[in-house]
Amino acid sequence: MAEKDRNQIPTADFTSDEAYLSGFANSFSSEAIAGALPGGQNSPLLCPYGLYAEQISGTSFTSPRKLNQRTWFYRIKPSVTHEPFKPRVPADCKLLSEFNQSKSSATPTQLRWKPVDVPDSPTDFVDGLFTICGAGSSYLRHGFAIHMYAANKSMEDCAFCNADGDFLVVPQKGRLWITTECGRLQVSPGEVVVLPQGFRFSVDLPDGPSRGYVAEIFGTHFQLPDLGPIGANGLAAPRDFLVPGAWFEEGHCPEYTIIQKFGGELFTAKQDFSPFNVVAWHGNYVPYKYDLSKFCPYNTVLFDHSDPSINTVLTAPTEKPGVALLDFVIFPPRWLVAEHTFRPPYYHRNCMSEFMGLIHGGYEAKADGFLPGGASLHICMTPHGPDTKTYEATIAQGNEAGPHKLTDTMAFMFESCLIPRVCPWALDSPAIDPDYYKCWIGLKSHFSPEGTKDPIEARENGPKDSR
Ligand SMILES: O=C(O)Cc1cc(O)ccc1O
Ligand SMILES: [Fe+2]
Repeated sequence: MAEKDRNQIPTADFTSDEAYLSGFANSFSSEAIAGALPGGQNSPLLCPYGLYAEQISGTSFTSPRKLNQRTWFYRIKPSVTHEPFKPRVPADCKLLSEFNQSKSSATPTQLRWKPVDVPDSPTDFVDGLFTICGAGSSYLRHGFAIHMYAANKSMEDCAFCNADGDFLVVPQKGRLWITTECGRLQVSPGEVVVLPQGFRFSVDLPDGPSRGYVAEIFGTHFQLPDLGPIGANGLAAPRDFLVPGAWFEEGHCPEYTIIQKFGGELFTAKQDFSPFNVVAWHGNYVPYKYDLSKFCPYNTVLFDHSDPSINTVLTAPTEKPGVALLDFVIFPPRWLVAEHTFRPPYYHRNCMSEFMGLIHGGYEAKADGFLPGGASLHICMTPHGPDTKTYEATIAQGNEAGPHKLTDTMAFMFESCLIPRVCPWALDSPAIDPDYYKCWIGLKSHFSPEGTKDPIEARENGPKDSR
């Protein structure tokens, strides 16, 4: 096809719904121009329409077939066509991918942050990212980082490429319109998006001020959790995961910049064309989004409080069965029906570490102080649970609480078997809540060994001091 004709191929308008393919870990294929995918082989001597073939590998070539992830792109120019990478040192870089003693600290204290302000100065998604905590190392291909972002403008003539790991982005405020090499995704708060290691992407912010959370995992990828006795259906259904259909742009962009994150540091390389020049692709290594309202929650229907793992959306495994490098768990709207049960989360200490965020509404364990856009960190074996107000209100309601629907809520947790270290700017942040511990200080003793065994009577007649 002549160059002139190719330029006339209509491209999708970002303001209309993008075309998606549906499924999780499928072998997908997509063509923006019919016939652009070579038939019968990946790497023909000459590709249709004069395209270049290029593979992106998300697992080692020799990974077992059930884990192997790769995609073939058929693109106008190959990714390699760029000038050398140069270090990009922004004035105040707050990104980490190595969590050792030099730049992060250990603390067992319960931590909570108020929502951060979106900056006034022009800040795009990349410049708006800052690491909160993490463990391990991107170089050693084992670990994770938790970042947050606060930004107000679209990325212009630049694309980000994360060589360190996969991003799971949880927008809390403002939509993200994301162009990737596979096509375009429109992601709203209430949806999440996975941008796998190595994919180039660019983020537009159609709503301006935007904020959210990012979990980054090193050395593995997200999968759907096994369902065990739940059976063949439930939780996140594979067909609700949406992958972008092929979309490309063509033309001369004299000053296009690729920003590469590598070992937590940023590098830039110039090229004279958009990296979103993939006319067709096929494979199983892809970006995807998921609408959390599609999640089908399971829970107790008679008594006691289920462990939060019951609401796992995605899990990034370690080699130990059942031990996650990072679980993404949600606390969606749902019915509470348990009888003679303390319904909010139990008091607990966990060998895993728990980072939580709130997308909208309130969270059942915290009457005050945990706000949409805020965050908390309860690290390995640090005690936590409902605040005093939540405890007292639950007990005051007594045994007779009938079925009750939790509405206007969407909290989530990133839970890891690794113990995160916390970044200095997160500990020194004006958003940190220095009084967080006080939310539990008011919990009183109601213990009276001489009194009655009946729990309700004991509470009513026992001591009400703060022993
Ligand atoms: O700590 C938290 O709020 C998260 C959590 C919720 C729950 O319902 C049970 C255990 C748990 O860690
Ligand atoms: Fe917890």
